[in-house]
Amino acid sequence: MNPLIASLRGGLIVSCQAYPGEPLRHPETMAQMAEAVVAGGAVAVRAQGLADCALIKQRVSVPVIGLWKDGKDGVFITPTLQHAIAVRNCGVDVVALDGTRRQRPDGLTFADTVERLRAAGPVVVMADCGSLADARAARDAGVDAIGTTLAGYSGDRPKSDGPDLDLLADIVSAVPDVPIIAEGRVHTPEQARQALEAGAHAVVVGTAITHPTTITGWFVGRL
Ligand SMILES: CC(=O)N[C@H](C=O)[C@@H](O)[C@H](O)[C@H](O)COP(=O)(O)O
Repeated sequence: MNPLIASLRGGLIVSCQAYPGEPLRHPETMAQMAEAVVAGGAVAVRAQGLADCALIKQRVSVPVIGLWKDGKDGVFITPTLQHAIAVRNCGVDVVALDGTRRQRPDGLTFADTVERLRAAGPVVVMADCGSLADARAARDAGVDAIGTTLAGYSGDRPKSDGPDLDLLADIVSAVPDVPIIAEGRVHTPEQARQALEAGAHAVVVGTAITHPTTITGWFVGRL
């Protein structure tokens, strides 16, 4: 196992992202958010966009998992080889990219993307998957970690209210040689613990910690 990925075992990774048009969408704001979650015990930070990745990397001592979202339909998380190289060049520790088997905008397969990314220089790769078949293909492509990030978003799985723990358990048993990171709709500490108990190597939480607009809506919706 890659040593940096190994160091995240049993820990909480916090995703610090604000979406286009939102008030918090500013690299300085996300850097402050990242510092705040590290103070709370996050073992790594997941960040979106080249400016956010570069600034957060300067401001926190824990590993940074970087990605670049481009578009909102189909393959949009670090969708092409060029996006992946740009994220890597920000100096992040891990490059996260769409790890589904869907058609990519640059026409490369996921395996070709990983191979060419590695040919461009040393890199630790996290594949954001949406199904067991994605995870198997990502393992075959030689990734360092697999996330359940796209479960419920890529069309292969229903969008569960909480994390897709069934998919997580299936991937953990079918792909035992790659660390599996639980990500997506982990909204409570109990769910994070359940994900680790289901065999996740680490857990990513985004919205429930760093997206106050959504969290506020949860409260307002219950009044
Ligand atoms: C599907 C997609 O675009 N996921 C993105 C991936 O980086 C982020 O929008 C999520 O916030 C992240 O995966 C963490 O998940 P949650 O916010 O549910 O804890």
